[in-house]
Amino acid sequence: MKIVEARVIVTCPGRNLVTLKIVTDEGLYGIGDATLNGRELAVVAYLEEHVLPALIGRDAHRIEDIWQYLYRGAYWRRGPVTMTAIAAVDVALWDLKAKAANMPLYQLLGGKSRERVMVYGHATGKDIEGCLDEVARHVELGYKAVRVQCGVPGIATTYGVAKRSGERYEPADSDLPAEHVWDTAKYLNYVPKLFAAVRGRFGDDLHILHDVHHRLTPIEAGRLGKAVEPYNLFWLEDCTPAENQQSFRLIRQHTTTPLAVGEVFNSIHDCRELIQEQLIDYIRTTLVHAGGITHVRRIADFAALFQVRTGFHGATDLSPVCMGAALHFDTWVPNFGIQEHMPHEDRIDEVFPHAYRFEDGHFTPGETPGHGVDIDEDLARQYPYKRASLPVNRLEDGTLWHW
Ligand SMILES: O=C(O)[C@@H](O)[C@@H](O)[C@H](O)[C@H](O)CO
Ligand SMILES: [Mg+2]
Repeated sequence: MKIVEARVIVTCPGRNLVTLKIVTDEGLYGIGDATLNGRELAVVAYLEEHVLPALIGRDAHRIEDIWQYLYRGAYWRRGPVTMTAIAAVDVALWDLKAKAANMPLYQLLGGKSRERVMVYGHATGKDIEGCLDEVARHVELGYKAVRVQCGVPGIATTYGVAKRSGERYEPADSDLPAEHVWDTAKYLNYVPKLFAAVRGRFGDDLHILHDVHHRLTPIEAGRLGKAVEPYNLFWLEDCTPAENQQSFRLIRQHTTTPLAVGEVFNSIHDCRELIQEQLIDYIRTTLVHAGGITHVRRIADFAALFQVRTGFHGATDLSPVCMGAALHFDTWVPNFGIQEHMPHEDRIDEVFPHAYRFEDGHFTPGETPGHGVDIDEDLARQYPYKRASLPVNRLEDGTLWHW
Protein backbone atom coordinates (compact mmCIF):
# COMPACT_ATOMS: atom_id res chain seq x y z
CA MET A 1 0.00 0.00 0.00
CA LYS A 2 2.08 2.93 -1.25
CA ILE A 3 1.76 6.54 -0.13
CA VAL A 4 0.95 8.62 -3.20
CA GLU A 5 -0.11 11.90 -1.56
CA ALA A 6 0.22 13.65 1.79
CA ARG A 7 -1.26 17.05 2.48
CA VAL A 8 -1.89 19.38 5.41
CA ILE A 9 -5.32 20.94 5.96
CA VAL A 10 -5.43 24.06 8.17
CA THR A 11 -8.86 25.20 9.30
CA CYS A 12 -10.25 27.54 11.95
CA PRO A 13 -13.90 26.68 12.78
CA GLY A 14 -13.78 28.68 16.01
CA ARG A 15 -10.13 27.77 16.65
CA ASN A 16 -7.14 26.71 14.57
CA LEU A 17 -6.82 22.98 13.88
CA VAL A 18 -4.25 21.28 11.65
CA THR A 19 -4.88 17.91 10.01
CA LEU A 20 -2.62 15.66 7.96
CA LYS A 21 -4.18 13.47 5.26
CA ILE A 22 -2.16 10.59 3.76
CA VAL A 23 -3.56 8.95 0.59
CA THR A 24 -2.45 5.56 -0.79
CA ASP A 25 -2.41 3.94 -4.24
CA GLU A 26 -5.25 1.67 -3.05
CA GLY A 27 -7.54 4.69 -2.63
CA LEU A 28 -7.56 4.47 1.18
CA TYR A 29 -6.58 7.52 3.24
CA GLY A 30 -5.73 8.10 6.87
CA ILE A 31 -5.77 11.32 8.90
CA GLY A 32 -3.79 12.57 11.88
CA ASP A 33 -4.04 15.61 14.16
CA ALA A 34 -1.10 18.05 13.82
CA THR A 35 -2.41 20.85 16.03
CA LEU A 36 0.02 22.62 18.38
CA ASN A 37 -1.91 25.45 20.04
CA GLY A 38 -0.33 28.82 19.23
CA ARG A 39 2.39 27.23 17.06
CA GLU A 40 0.22 25.67 14.33
CA LEU A 41 2.10 26.97 11.28
CA ALA A 42 5.46 25.83 12.71
CA VAL A 43 4.19 22.24 12.49
CA VAL A 44 2.72 22.88 9.02
CA ALA A 45 6.12 24.12 7.78
CA TYR A 46 7.94 21.19 9.40
CA LEU A 47 5.60 18.73 7.72
CA GLU A 48 5.50 20.37 4.30
CA GLU A 49 9.22 21.16 4.08
CA HIS A 50 10.88 18.23 5.83
CA VAL A 51 8.50 15.30 6.16
CA LEU A 52 5.80 14.91 3.51
CA PRO A 53 8.07 14.88 0.41
CA ALA A 54 10.01 12.01 2.02
CA LEU A 55 6.84 9.94 2.54
CA ILE A 56 5.81 9.69 -1.11
CA GLY A 57 6.41 6.17 -2.46
CA ARG A 58 6.88 4.57 0.96
CA ASP A 59 4.85 1.55 2.09
CA ALA A 60 2.13 2.90 4.40
CA HIS A 61 2.12 -0.39 6.32
CA ARG A 62 5.66 0.22 7.60
CA ILE A 63 4.54 2.37 10.53
CA GLU A 64 7.49 1.57 12.82
CA ASP A 65 10.12 2.08 10.15
CA ILE A 66 8.60 5.42 9.13
CA TRP A 67 8.48 6.47 12.79
CA GLN A 68 12.18 5.60 13.27
CA TYR A 69 13.03 7.35 9.99
CA LEU A 70 11.30 10.57 11.09
CA TYR A 71 12.65 10.44 14.68
CA ARG A 72 16.25 9.31 14.25
CA GLY A 73 16.50 10.83 10.80
CA ALA A 74 15.62 14.28 12.11
CA TYR A 75 19.00 14.51 13.86
CA TRP A 76 17.52 17.41 15.90
CA ARG A 77 15.38 15.04 17.93
CA ARG A 78 12.34 15.64 20.14
CA GLY A 79 10.58 18.93 20.90
CA PRO A 80 6.87 19.77 20.52
CA VAL A 81 7.01 20.77 16.83
CA THR A 82 8.95 17.72 15.66
CA MET A 83 6.98 15.24 17.78
CA THR A 84 3.62 16.74 16.78
CA ALA A 85 4.59 16.38 13.11
CA ILE A 86 5.68 12.78 13.68
CA ALA A 87 2.46 12.15 15.63
CA ALA A 88 0.31 13.35 12.75
CA VAL A 89 2.02 10.95 10.33
CA ASP A 90 1.88 8.10 12.85
CA VAL A 91 -1.81 8.41 13.68
CA ALA A 92 -2.70 8.75 9.98
CA LEU A 93 -0.78 5.52 9.26
CA TRP A 94 -2.45 3.64 12.12
CA ASP A 95 -5.81 4.91 10.83
CA LEU A 96 -4.87 3.60 7.37
CA LYS A 97 -3.70 0.20 8.62
CA ALA A 98 -6.91 -0.32 10.60
CA LYS A 99 -8.99 0.68 7.57
CA ALA A 100 -6.98 -1.73 5.38
CA ALA A 101 -7.65 -4.46 7.97
CA ASN A 102 -11.30 -3.37 8.06
CA MET A 103 -11.31 -3.10 11.87
CA PRO A 104 -11.68 -0.37 14.51
CA LEU A 105 -8.27 0.85 15.70
CA TYR A 106 -8.66 -0.57 19.23
CA GLN A 107 -8.86 -4.08 17.73
CA LEU A 108 -5.57 -3.55 15.91
CA LEU A 109 -3.95 -2.39 19.17
CA GLY A 110 -4.98 -5.55 21.01
CA GLY A 111 -8.72 -5.43 21.54
CA LYS A 112 -10.91 -4.10 24.32
CA SER A 113 -9.66 -3.87 27.89
CA ARG A 114 -12.92 -2.14 28.92
CA GLU A 115 -16.42 -1.63 27.58
CA ARG A 116 -16.31 2.19 27.79
CA VAL A 117 -13.95 5.05 28.64
CA MET A 118 -14.52 7.23 31.71
CA VAL A 119 -14.00 10.93 30.95
CA TYR A 120 -13.85 14.07 33.03
CA GLY A 121 -15.49 17.36 32.06
CA HIS A 122 -14.56 20.94 32.95
CA ALA A 123 -16.64 22.83 35.52
CA THR A 124 -15.48 26.42 35.74
CA GLY A 125 -16.91 29.56 37.30
CA LYS A 126 -15.89 33.12 37.98
CA ASP A 127 -16.55 32.27 41.63
CA ILE A 128 -17.22 29.16 43.71
CA GLU A 129 -20.99 29.35 43.29
CA GLY A 130 -20.64 29.60 39.51
CA CYS A 131 -18.37 26.57 39.51
CA LEU A 132 -20.79 24.56 41.69
CA ASP A 133 -23.59 25.27 39.19
CA GLU A 134 -21.37 23.89 36.42
CA VAL A 135 -20.55 20.81 38.51
CA ALA A 136 -24.29 20.23 38.95
CA ARG A 137 -24.77 20.47 35.17
CA HIS A 138 -22.05 17.88 34.58
CA VAL A 139 -23.50 15.55 37.22
CA GLU A 140 -26.86 15.88 35.47
CA LEU A 141 -25.16 14.81 32.22
CA GLY A 142 -23.87 11.70 33.96
CA TYR A 143 -20.21 12.66 34.49
CA LYS A 144 -18.56 10.68 37.30
CA ALA A 145 -15.50 12.96 37.23
CA VAL A 146 -15.32 16.75 36.98
CA ARG A 147 -12.37 19.13 36.89
CA VAL A 148 -13.11 22.20 38.96
CA GLN A 149 -11.54 25.64 38.40
CA CYS A 150 -12.77 29.01 39.61
CA GLY A 151 -11.79 32.65 39.75
CA VAL A 152 -9.71 33.80 42.73
CA PRO A 153 -10.65 37.06 44.49
CA GLY A 154 -7.96 39.65 43.81
CA ILE A 155 -6.72 37.94 40.62
CA ALA A 156 -8.27 39.42 37.44
CA THR A 157 -7.79 36.40 35.14
CA THR A 158 -6.97 32.87 36.22
CA TYR A 159 -6.45 29.65 34.27
CA GLY A 160 -9.47 27.76 33.06
CA VAL A 161 -12.13 30.42 33.63
CA ALA A 162 -13.96 31.94 30.65
CA LYS A 163 -14.07 35.72 30.39
CA ARG A 164 -17.83 35.78 30.66
CA SER A 165 -19.98 33.25 32.53
CA GLY A 166 -21.47 30.57 30.32
CA GLU A 167 -18.90 31.22 27.58
CA ARG A 168 -16.58 28.52 26.31
CA TYR A 169 -13.02 28.78 27.71
CA GLU A 170 -10.45 29.24 24.95
CA PRO A 171 -6.98 30.30 26.17
CA ALA A 172 -5.53 31.22 22.75
CA ASP A 173 -7.68 34.33 22.53
CA SER A 174 -5.53 37.02 20.94
CA ASP A 175 -3.24 37.56 17.96
CA LEU A 176 -0.19 38.10 20.19
CA PRO A 177 0.00 36.84 23.78
CA ALA A 178 -2.32 38.56 26.26
CA GLU A 179 -0.58 39.38 29.56
CA HIS A 180 -2.24 38.05 32.71
CA VAL A 181 -1.28 38.75 36.32
CA TRP A 182 -0.84 35.95 38.86
CA ASP A 183 -0.62 35.83 42.66
CA THR A 184 0.27 32.49 44.25
CA ALA A 185 -0.55 33.51 47.82
CA LYS A 186 -4.11 34.53 46.93
CA TYR A 187 -4.58 31.28 44.98
CA LEU A 188 -3.18 29.03 47.75
CA ASN A 189 -5.34 30.69 50.40
CA TYR A 190 -8.49 30.39 48.31
CA VAL A 191 -8.58 27.22 46.24
CA PRO A 192 -9.03 24.71 49.13
CA LYS A 193 -12.36 26.48 49.77
CA LEU A 194 -13.48 25.41 46.29
CA PHE A 195 -12.92 21.72 47.01
CA ALA A 196 -14.61 21.99 50.43
CA ALA A 197 -17.66 23.53 48.71
CA VAL A 198 -17.77 20.80 46.03
CA ARG A 199 -17.53 18.03 48.63
CA GLY A 200 -20.11 19.78 50.79
CA ARG A 201 -22.66 19.92 47.98
CA PHE A 202 -21.88 16.75 45.97
CA GLY A 203 -20.53 14.35 48.58
CA ASP A 204 -17.56 11.99 48.50
CA ASP A 205 -18.16 9.82 45.43
CA LEU A 206 -17.77 12.40 42.66
CA HIS A 207 -14.20 12.37 41.28
CA ILE A 208 -12.78 15.90 41.61
CA LEU A 209 -9.77 16.99 39.54
CA HIS A 210 -7.91 20.29 39.49
CA ASP A 211 -5.29 21.81 37.20
CA VAL A 212 -2.71 24.06 38.86
CA HIS A 213 -1.29 24.74 35.40
CA HIS A 214 2.41 24.80 36.34
CA ARG A 215 2.14 27.80 38.68
CA LEU A 216 3.59 26.66 42.01
CA THR A 217 7.10 25.98 43.24
CA PRO A 218 7.68 22.39 44.42
CA ILE A 219 7.29 23.22 48.11
CA GLU A 220 4.13 25.28 47.41
CA ALA A 221 2.80 22.27 45.49
CA GLY A 222 3.57 20.08 48.50
CA ARG A 223 1.72 22.54 50.73
CA LEU A 224 -1.33 22.57 48.43
CA GLY A 225 -1.33 18.77 48.06
CA LYS A 226 -1.33 18.40 51.85
CA ALA A 227 -4.02 21.08 52.33
CA VAL A 228 -6.43 19.33 49.94
CA GLU A 229 -5.95 15.75 51.25
CA PRO A 230 -9.25 15.93 53.21
CA TYR A 231 -11.09 16.36 49.88
CA ASN A 232 -9.67 13.22 48.26
CA LEU A 233 -8.96 14.63 44.82
CA PHE A 234 -8.74 12.23 41.89
CA TRP A 235 -5.68 14.24 40.89
CA LEU A 236 -3.84 17.54 41.18
CA GLU A 237 -2.49 18.35 37.73
CA ASP A 238 0.68 20.19 36.65
CA CYS A 239 1.30 21.41 40.20
CA THR A 240 4.79 22.62 39.25
CA PRO A 241 6.73 22.85 35.95
CA ALA A 242 8.10 19.36 35.33
CA GLU A 243 11.26 19.99 33.34
CA ASN A 244 13.03 19.21 36.62
CA GLN A 245 11.48 15.77 37.17
CA GLN A 246 13.32 15.38 40.50
CA SER A 247 11.39 18.30 42.01
CA PHE A 248 8.47 15.89 42.36
CA ARG A 249 10.46 14.00 45.03
CA LEU A 250 9.94 17.00 47.30
CA ILE A 251 6.21 17.11 46.58
CA ARG A 252 5.83 13.38 47.19
CA GLN A 253 7.46 13.77 50.62
CA HIS A 254 4.63 16.06 51.71
CA THR A 255 1.42 14.70 50.26
CA THR A 256 -0.54 11.63 49.19
CA THR A 257 -2.77 13.66 46.86
CA PRO A 258 -2.50 11.91 43.47
CA LEU A 259 -0.41 13.83 40.91
CA ALA A 260 -0.90 14.07 37.14
CA VAL A 261 1.53 15.64 34.69
CA GLY A 262 2.61 15.50 31.09
CA GLU A 263 0.33 17.28 28.62
CA VAL A 264 3.31 19.42 27.54
CA PHE A 265 5.66 16.42 27.25
CA ASN A 266 6.60 15.07 23.85
CA SER A 267 8.76 12.05 24.57
CA ILE A 268 9.34 9.26 27.09
CA HIS A 269 12.50 11.06 28.19
CA ASP A 270 10.37 13.90 29.59
CA CYS A 271 8.74 11.52 32.08
CA ARG A 272 11.14 8.62 32.58
CA GLU A 273 12.22 9.53 36.14
CA LEU A 274 8.71 10.66 37.10
CA ILE A 275 7.38 7.23 36.18
CA GLN A 276 10.32 5.08 37.30
CA GLU A 277 10.43 6.71 40.75
CA GLN A 278 6.63 6.68 40.98
CA LEU A 279 6.65 10.43 41.50
CA ILE A 280 3.34 10.73 39.66
CA ASP A 281 0.14 8.69 39.47
CA TYR A 282 -1.13 9.63 35.99
CA ILE A 283 0.73 10.45 32.79
CA ARG A 284 -1.12 12.92 30.54
CA THR A 285 1.14 12.83 27.52
CA THR A 286 -1.10 12.40 24.52
CA LEU A 287 -1.08 11.14 20.97
CA VAL A 288 -0.96 14.46 19.11
CA HIS A 289 2.10 15.92 20.91
CA ALA A 290 4.21 12.85 21.75
CA GLY A 291 4.91 11.11 18.49
CA GLY A 292 1.55 9.38 18.03
CA ILE A 293 0.40 5.88 18.92
CA THR A 294 3.78 4.27 18.26
CA HIS A 295 5.55 6.35 20.93
CA VAL A 296 2.75 6.88 23.43
CA ARG A 297 2.22 3.11 23.51
CA ARG A 298 5.83 2.81 24.73
CA ILE A 299 5.18 5.43 27.40
CA ALA A 300 1.99 3.68 28.54
CA ASP A 301 3.68 0.27 28.69
CA PHE A 302 6.61 1.73 30.65
CA ALA A 303 4.17 3.46 33.01
CA ALA A 304 2.33 0.18 33.60
CA LEU A 305 5.52 -1.32 35.10
CA PHE A 306 5.29 1.31 37.89
CA GLN A 307 1.49 1.34 38.31
CA VAL A 308 1.22 4.76 36.69
CA ARG A 309 -2.00 5.13 34.69
CA THR A 310 -2.89 7.13 31.59
CA GLY A 311 -4.90 10.35 31.83
CA PHE A 312 -4.67 11.82 28.33
CA HIS A 313 -4.91 15.52 27.71
CA GLY A 314 -8.15 16.24 25.81
CA ALA A 315 -8.68 20.00 25.58
CA THR A 316 -10.47 21.61 22.65
CA ASP A 317 -7.12 22.59 21.10
CA LEU A 318 -6.64 18.90 20.34
CA SER A 319 -8.84 18.11 17.35
CA PRO A 320 -11.56 15.46 17.16
CA VAL A 321 -9.02 13.40 15.19
CA CYS A 322 -6.83 13.19 18.32
CA MET A 323 -9.90 12.56 20.49
CA GLY A 324 -11.05 9.70 18.27
CA ALA A 325 -7.65 8.03 18.19
CA ALA A 326 -7.23 8.57 21.95
CA LEU A 327 -10.55 6.87 22.70
CA HIS A 328 -9.44 3.79 20.75
CA PHE A 329 -6.14 3.81 22.66
CA ASP A 330 -8.06 4.28 25.95
CA THR A 331 -10.27 1.30 25.05
CA TRP A 332 -7.20 -0.92 24.62
CA VAL A 333 -4.57 0.32 27.11
CA PRO A 334 -4.47 -1.93 30.20
CA ASN A 335 -3.33 0.83 32.63
CA PHE A 336 -6.05 3.31 31.70
CA GLY A 337 -6.86 6.00 34.25
CA ILE A 338 -9.19 8.62 32.77
CA GLN A 339 -9.64 10.71 29.62
CA GLU A 340 -10.07 14.48 29.55
CA HIS A 341 -12.93 15.69 27.39
CA MET A 342 -13.80 19.28 26.57
CA PRO A 343 -16.67 19.25 24.04
CA HIS A 344 -15.73 20.89 20.74
CA GLU A 345 -18.13 23.53 19.42
CA ASP A 346 -20.65 22.43 16.79
CA ARG A 347 -18.72 23.96 13.88
CA ILE A 348 -15.73 21.79 14.71
CA ASP A 349 -17.85 18.65 15.01
CA GLU A 350 -19.32 19.46 11.56
CA VAL A 351 -15.86 19.76 10.00
CA PHE A 352 -14.76 16.53 11.74
CA PRO A 353 -17.59 13.95 11.63
CA HIS A 354 -16.80 11.14 14.06
CA ALA A 355 -18.01 7.80 15.38
CA TYR A 356 -17.24 8.32 19.06
CA ARG A 357 -20.23 8.78 21.33
CA PHE A 358 -20.83 10.16 24.85
CA GLU A 359 -23.16 8.43 27.26
CA ASP A 360 -23.52 8.62 31.05
CA GLY A 361 -20.09 10.07 31.76
CA HIS A 362 -18.28 7.72 29.40
CA PHE A 363 -17.30 7.49 25.75
CA THR A 364 -17.25 4.61 23.30
CA PRO A 365 -14.95 4.96 20.26
CA GLY A 366 -17.31 3.46 17.67
CA GLU A 367 -16.84 0.41 15.43
CA THR A 368 -15.90 2.23 12.20
CA PRO A 369 -12.68 0.87 10.62
CA GLY A 370 -9.79 3.12 11.65
CA HIS A 371 -10.12 5.76 14.39
CA GLY A 372 -13.56 6.72 13.14
CA VAL A 373 -12.92 10.42 12.52
CA ASP A 374 -13.02 12.14 9.11
CA ILE A 375 -12.57 15.67 7.79
CA ASP A 376 -14.95 17.53 5.47
CA GLU A 377 -12.38 19.39 3.38
CA ASP A 378 -14.93 21.60 1.61
CA LEU A 379 -16.27 22.78 4.97
CA ALA A 380 -12.75 23.11 6.38
CA ARG A 381 -11.85 25.50 3.55
CA GLN A 382 -14.59 27.89 4.69
CA TYR A 383 -12.66 28.63 7.92
CA PRO A 384 -9.30 30.29 7.15
CA TYR A 385 -6.44 30.26 9.64
CA LYS A 386 -6.22 33.20 12.02
CA ARG A 387 -3.15 33.49 14.27
CA ALA A 388 -4.01 33.08 17.96
CA SER A 389 -1.52 33.02 20.82
CA LEU A 390 -1.64 31.58 24.32
CA PRO A 391 -1.31 34.16 27.13
CA VAL A 392 1.74 34.86 29.26
CA ASN A 393 1.65 35.36 33.03
CA ARG A 394 3.40 37.92 35.17
CA LEU A 395 3.54 38.28 38.95
CA GLU A 396 2.27 41.55 40.34
CA ASP A 397 5.81 42.97 40.34
CA GLY A 398 6.12 42.20 36.63
CA THR A 399 8.19 39.01 36.92
CA LEU A 400 7.43 36.72 33.98
CA TRP A 401 5.81 33.61 35.46
CA HIS A 402 4.38 30.28 34.25
CA TRP A 403 1.08 30.58 32.42
O1 LIG B 1 -5.51 20.39 31.21
C1 LIG B 1 -5.89 21.12 30.31
O2 LIG B 1 -6.85 20.88 29.55
C2 LIG B 1 -5.17 22.44 30.08
O3 LIG B 1 -3.89 22.40 30.65
C3 LIG B 1 -5.18 22.78 28.63
O4 LIG B 1 -6.41 23.36 28.36
C4 LIG B 1 -4.10 23.74 28.18
O5 LIG B 1 -4.23 24.97 28.86
C5 LIG B 1 -4.25 23.96 26.69
O6 LIG B 1 -4.24 22.72 26.05
C6 LIG B 1 -3.12 24.83 26.15
O7 LIG B 1 -3.23 24.92 24.75
MG1 LIG C 1 -3.68 20.87 32.02
